[in-house]
Parts: sequence; C-alpha cells; structure tokens
Amino acid sequence: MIRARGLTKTYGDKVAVDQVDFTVEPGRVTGFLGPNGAGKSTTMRMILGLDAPSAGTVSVNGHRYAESPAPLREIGALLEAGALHPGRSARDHLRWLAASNGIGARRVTEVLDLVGISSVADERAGRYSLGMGQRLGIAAALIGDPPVVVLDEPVNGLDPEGIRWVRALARRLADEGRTVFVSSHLMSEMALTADHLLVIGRGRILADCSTDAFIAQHSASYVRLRTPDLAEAAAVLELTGADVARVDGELRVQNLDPSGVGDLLHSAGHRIHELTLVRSSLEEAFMALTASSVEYEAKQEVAA
Ligand SMILES: Nc1ncnc2c1ncn2[C@@H]1O[C@H](COP(=O)(O)OP(=O)(O)OP(=O)(O)O)[C@@H](O)[C@H]1O
Repeated sequence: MIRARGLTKTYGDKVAVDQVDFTVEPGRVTGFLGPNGAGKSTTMRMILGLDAPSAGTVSVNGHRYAESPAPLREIGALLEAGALHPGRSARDHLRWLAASNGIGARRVTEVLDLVGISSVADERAGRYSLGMGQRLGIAAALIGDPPVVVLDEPVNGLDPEGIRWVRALARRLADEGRTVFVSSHLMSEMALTADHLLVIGRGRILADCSTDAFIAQHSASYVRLRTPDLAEAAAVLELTGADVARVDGELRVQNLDPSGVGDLLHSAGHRIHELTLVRSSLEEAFMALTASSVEYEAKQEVAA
C-alpha cells in the first residue's frame, strides 16, 4: 500500500502539496482526482522518490521508495508519455529496463503481449502514436510485476478503445490484489474506473471515500415542474415542507419525488405541463467541490 503522512511540497512560496494524509489500499482502484495544478503529479513524484518532500513522509509497502533494493519489482509507474528515446524500439527499451533491474528477458515478451504492442515492438518508438506510447509506458510500469502501480493521467490523448483498455487493465490489476493509483482531472472517467476516490484541490485532500459514496453524496437531484399556475403550485408544495425554487419560469422542487409532486398538484387541481427528475452530473459536483481551489489559482495568477 501507499501511505502519506503530513506530505508537503513547496516550490518557493508556492505550496503544491499541503500536509496531505492518505492511504492507498491494495485490491482496488483508487482514483486521484483534481483539477489542473491541484498537486497530483507532485504527489506521485514524491511517492516515486523523484521529488523530495519538503515535510512529511510517504512510503510504499512500509518503506521509502529510495530504500527499495529492487524498485521496479516494488512499484511500477507511468508518469508522462514521451520520455523515451525515439530511436530505440519498444523491445529494446524494455530489455534495457529489465536487464538493469535483474528481470529476465521473458518478461519483456509477456508485457509486450499484455499491452498489445508485440506486432510493432521492433519499430522505432519515435514512430509510435500517442496510444502506442502510452501502452509502452504501461508495459514499462508492469515489467517488474509490481504489487503497486501508479498511473498519472493514463488516458490522456487516448481514443475510446484505448481508454476502455486502460480501464479494464486497472480493474484487472486491482482484482489481482495490487494497489492501483490512477490520476485524472476528469470526474466522469474516474467514476467509471475507480472504486475509491481521493479528491485533491490546491494541494489539499477534499474527499477520501468510495466512488459510490461520492456519487450518493454529490449527485444532487431536483424535480423540474412546469405549470401555468406557478405561484399557486409553489404554495401547495411548500405547505408540505418541500424546498421550492422558482427559476426561469419553472419550479425546482427538492425533498419530494416526481410522483409526490404530481399527486399533490393533482389533488389541488393544478395542471402540469412538465414533471422531470433532474440529476446534476458528477462533473458538476466535482467542479463545485474544487471550485474554490480553481478560483484561488486564477486570482493568484491575476494578482501575480
Ligand atoms: N518544479 C516546479 N516548480 C515550481 N512549481 C511547480 C513545480 N512543479 C509543480 N509546480 C506547481 O505545483 C502545483 C501542483 O502541480 P502538479 O503538477 O502537481 O499538479 P497536477 O494536479 O498534477 O496538475 P496537472 O494535471 O496540470 O499536471 C502547480 O501550481 C504547479 O505550477
């Protein structure tokens, strides 16, 4: 598992990650969700020992990454695509990685098959599409058969088939009992991929809960009502304690379901032109949750 305690990273005056505590558990996909600049990559770089924390600690399987005798067998990571020698083939790149970590050459063939690029494995990586590059990056992450896998924005730039593939792979890795930590700035993507969510904004953890709990808590709904008798209908509904707002010539009703609204208005003799249950999207919930952090960023930049 991955465990962060008081994890902090500052760049000059800028606090990129601010006293963060979290645990990423094995056997499930944990989504690391936050808007651009929230601190996801910085956190992941600290997990991998690529950046030193300014304060606090982060450990992988109980110890710091830098203390691991065989890091690629401990944790596999996809950080950014394209950090690859363009003249080298996928197979050579993976062979070199395997050899320098004491991993047998057979594993190279296995991971090439696993990510589906065996047929182009001897081509120069410079010719690869973005999707193929991402698959190669994932192959490199998995070469040591690590129990912990960290993927930073793995679906960025992928086509729908590639996105589905990454999702299925993350699921399979978690089902095998691994710790899978995947970052994204897209709520909709995380809702489909992750069992558990860690939401970060302005370097702070804003939510740490199951995806189901997040959806239940944040996907607000209301009943949209169109009627020629707006004021009277609102009065009838308010008498029952419903929360009624008048917006753009319609009523928005909370605390009552559509059949409750319909029955009440019918018995009071009002005509109904529309009765719809409207659910706010998860994307909206996520934007609302992280809005203050984004606003703060924007204001800071304007001030600077
Ligand atoms: N090397 C650095 N020097 C100065 N500031 C940095 C550095 N790296 C990151 N930052 C700042 O730290 C904050 C967090 O950045 P980080 O890249 O971790 O965010 P992120 O959530 O991964 O966003 P994105 O999705 O845009 O990559 C940002 O405000 C960024 O500008």
